[in-house]
Amino acid sequence: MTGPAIAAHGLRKSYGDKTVLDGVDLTVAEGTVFSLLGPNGAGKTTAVKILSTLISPDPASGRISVGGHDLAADPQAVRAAIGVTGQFSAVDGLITGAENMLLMADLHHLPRREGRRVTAELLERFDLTEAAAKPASTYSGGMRRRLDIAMTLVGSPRIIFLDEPTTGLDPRSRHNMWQIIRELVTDGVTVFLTTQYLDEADELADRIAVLHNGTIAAEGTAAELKRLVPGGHVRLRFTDPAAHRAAASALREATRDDEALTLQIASAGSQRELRLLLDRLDTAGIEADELTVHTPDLDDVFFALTGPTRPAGIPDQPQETAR
Ligand SMILES: Nc1ncnc2c1ncn2[C@@H]1O[C@H](COP(=O)(O)OP(=O)(O)OP(=O)(O)O)[C@@H](O)[C@H]1O
Repeated sequence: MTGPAIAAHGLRKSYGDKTVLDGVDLTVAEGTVFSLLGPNGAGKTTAVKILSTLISPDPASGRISVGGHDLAADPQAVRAAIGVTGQFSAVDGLITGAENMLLMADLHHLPRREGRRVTAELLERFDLTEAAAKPASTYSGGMRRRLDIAMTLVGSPRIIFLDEPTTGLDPRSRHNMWQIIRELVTDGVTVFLTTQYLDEADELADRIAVLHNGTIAAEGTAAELKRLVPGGHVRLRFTDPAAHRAAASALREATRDDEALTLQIASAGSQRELRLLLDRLDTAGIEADELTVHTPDLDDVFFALTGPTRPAGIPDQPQETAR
């Protein structure tokens, strides 16, 4: 395949008069993790369903290609190149994990012996060998998700759509899933990941697109997105209003909040900057009750971009007020 694994231009989808996707452009390079990030109801699942041929985009959409195949002209070829797991899980709870896998092997027309080999290998890889003979309904949430991904891999897809793969999982299972996703990418698979979790996108994604109001509000690497919001700051909190007032006059550049009795000073949080700040407070004979250092993270980006009062373009207000 030459070109990107996924390229969508002007993706549109409406239900009645509700516009869910309003001209979304997506480009995902082969062998990378692309994360579509958005709050509940933003349209992430809708995008996955369109790109995986489960539903049709609106006719006004531009060209969409997945795995080098035109989605409209050759949906069969797209289906052969992809795997989808997520909210619409393919796991059948009434049969065992191994039976679910063998069913998948049959669907992919693998010869019996090959099907059994691939099944055993994948069950082993996803730490499901012990549970293989038990009905899938007895599996924990994490085991079920692992089985779901293992089933998807039976067909050796080059592109995998993971729709909120860790929603509802406990922290250990989430980290297991992250490890599985990293291994997939090491094997050259392209992963299209939707998530509501900023740390997940930060941890895994090569590129992140933030979906908001039907369009991509921002796209880039985690580092690029973090640069969109104002830098970090140090926050000083006081319990004594007089100390707060004195500190405010000693630190004239600080933004003060007289109700919360806090001062906020722009700072990258380096040791040198902190020492200078503490020296200035010492010289003025002021002691803060609490000092916290805040560096921008994806949360800040997310809230700044998807907050109700976002101005057009890149937000220019401090992240605290953007929430
Ligand atoms: N078949 C449908 N008919 C009408 N509205 C729909 C349909 N499918 C989705 N929607 C609406 O489209 C919007 C986007 O839904 P979608 O499931 O894509 O969001 P999401 O970002 O995946 O959110 P979540 O994290 O809650 O799954 C929602 O407001 C949803 O109610």
